[in-house]
Amino acid sequence: MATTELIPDKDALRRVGETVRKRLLANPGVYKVPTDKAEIFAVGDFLTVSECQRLMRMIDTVARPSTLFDEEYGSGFRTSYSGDLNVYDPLVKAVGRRIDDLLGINGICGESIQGQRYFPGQEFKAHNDWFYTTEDYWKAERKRGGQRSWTAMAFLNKVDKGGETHFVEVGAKIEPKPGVLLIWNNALPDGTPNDNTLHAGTPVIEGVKYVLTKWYRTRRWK
Ligand SMILES: O=C(O)CCC(=O)C(=O)O
Ligand SMILES: [Fe+2]
Repeated sequence: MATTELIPDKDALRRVGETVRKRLLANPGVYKVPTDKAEIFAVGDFLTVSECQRLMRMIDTVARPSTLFDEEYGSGFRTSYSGDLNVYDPLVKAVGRRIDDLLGINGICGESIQGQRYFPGQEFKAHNDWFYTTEDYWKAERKRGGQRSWTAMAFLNKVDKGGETHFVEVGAKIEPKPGVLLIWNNALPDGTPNDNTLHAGTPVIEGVKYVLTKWYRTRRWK
């Protein structure tokens, strides 16, 4: 059997990888992190300061301990608080559409935008956003959109100390800056999930950190 058939959603990951890569590279407002290990991009001022402030207040109202609320797989290493933002809120809708449009991905593949807040000492230990298809949870995820393709994550505020997003294999540490959107391909160009996308939200040392994340699936989510 060809390897292609052993990696779920491989062809779809390859296709969406290519579409999004082309679109981002053609956009002069998009910066590419210089590494061959993973496709990581950043956009400055994706959100305005006032949008960031409104989104942070929303996160305060929905945030619950991540491990209890999310059934985070392999829990115990995500000590932040998180929650889905209200999908009917006009700002949340607009931000979601802006991300869809920047990437050129059909919005039906996007999961609900999730907000996350870290107080001092809280962190999200190194993990991959893509699913381990040999684990039990994959049976459900396969049916509700399949493998995760791209991740878009926005920083909403400046953190006094700590709280960087650390791509541990790439060796890139990105410091939170309000309104900056990070985007990365969870797969390699050939559609294989990329081990080098391993990343952590490092512990906040001083201050509070707010981010929002939108994960995309290869197929319609849910
Ligand atoms: O907070 C961070 O810097 C990382 C968040 C993250 O990895 C995620 O939301 O998937
Ligand atoms: Fe992540």
